[in-house]
Amino acid sequence: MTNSVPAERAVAFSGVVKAFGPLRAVDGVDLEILRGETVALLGRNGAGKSTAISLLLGLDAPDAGRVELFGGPPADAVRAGHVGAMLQEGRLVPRVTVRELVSFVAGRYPAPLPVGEALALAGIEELAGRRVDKLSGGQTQRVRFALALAGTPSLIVLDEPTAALDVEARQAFWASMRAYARRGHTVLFSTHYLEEADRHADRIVVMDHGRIVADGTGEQVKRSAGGSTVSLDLAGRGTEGLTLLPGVVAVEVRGDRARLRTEDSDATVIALARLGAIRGLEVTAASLDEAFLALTTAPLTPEAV
Ligand SMILES: Nc1ncnc2c1ncn2[C@@H]1O[C@H](COP(=O)(O)OP(=O)(O)OP(=O)(O)O)[C@@H](O)[C@H]1O
Repeated sequence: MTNSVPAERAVAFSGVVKAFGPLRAVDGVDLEILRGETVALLGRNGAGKSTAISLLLGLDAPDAGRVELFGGPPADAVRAGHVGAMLQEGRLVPRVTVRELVSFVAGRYPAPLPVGEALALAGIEELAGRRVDKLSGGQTQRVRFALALAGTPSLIVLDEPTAALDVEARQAFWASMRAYARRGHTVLFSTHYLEEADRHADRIVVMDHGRIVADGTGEQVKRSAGGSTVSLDLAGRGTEGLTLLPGVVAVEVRGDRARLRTEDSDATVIALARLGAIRGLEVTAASLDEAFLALTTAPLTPEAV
């Protein structure tokens, strides 16, 4: 067995459905993640993130569609040591030390990280001699991160990795995760925190009601939610024609100032410039929070109910 992984695609979901009774927790997901990407899976409680991660790891089988890791069934990639995971639950075995546990797990992989390196990457060298059942929640979380790294996986999957961490541990965790990603490894993590997704991922995939509702960089996600606002002084001009400008989806007038909500601020500004109407021009991008809310709180359409 080798640890070489030829496929460019680390993860491929095509038409994946997983239902629990009448509820479609994952509802027709198509998703590709290339090797070396760091991707955040973002969504509210119950959006389907953990279910998608279970399918990805082969812990659960889809009712329809196909999931592949490195061009083959998830179970093959997991067995070959290409995948490391840190899931939300799972107790650590008691009565052993952190070093013993990490050594044991590393020893089961064909090409493990040296144990000292796994401990250092997870920031837990000082905990090496401690018993794993005597650790705090945040310390336990970091041990689980070391275990996920132990086999030098090409793909690491982290389900809400910072949930139990304080601010300092959270920063240390992201620094470790990025160091691992910089080695060319693929990272997929789920989170509720927009800030984390925007700061630590190359790409954000937003899930809602089991579906992917946006996929792109933080900037692209903001744009896909009806992106930015262009404000300008009307300087006595009328507002007629503003709604027809390229990209504009809504116009609001307050006193002598117009606010144009636009999906393409560049095109809107160029058109305004052609009209000579760029007094007091200001362009503001929607915050990722605003984009996220716009994408995930939209009422269900009648056919989706
Ligand atoms: N084993 C199960 N049996 C029945 N329903 C389930 C099961 N697992 C998940 N669900 C339901 O599927 C939907 C998606 O759940 P999932 O845990 O994937 O969401 P999530 O995005 O990970 O949420 P959270 O952020 O709260 O962890 C939810 O409505 C949940 O109640």
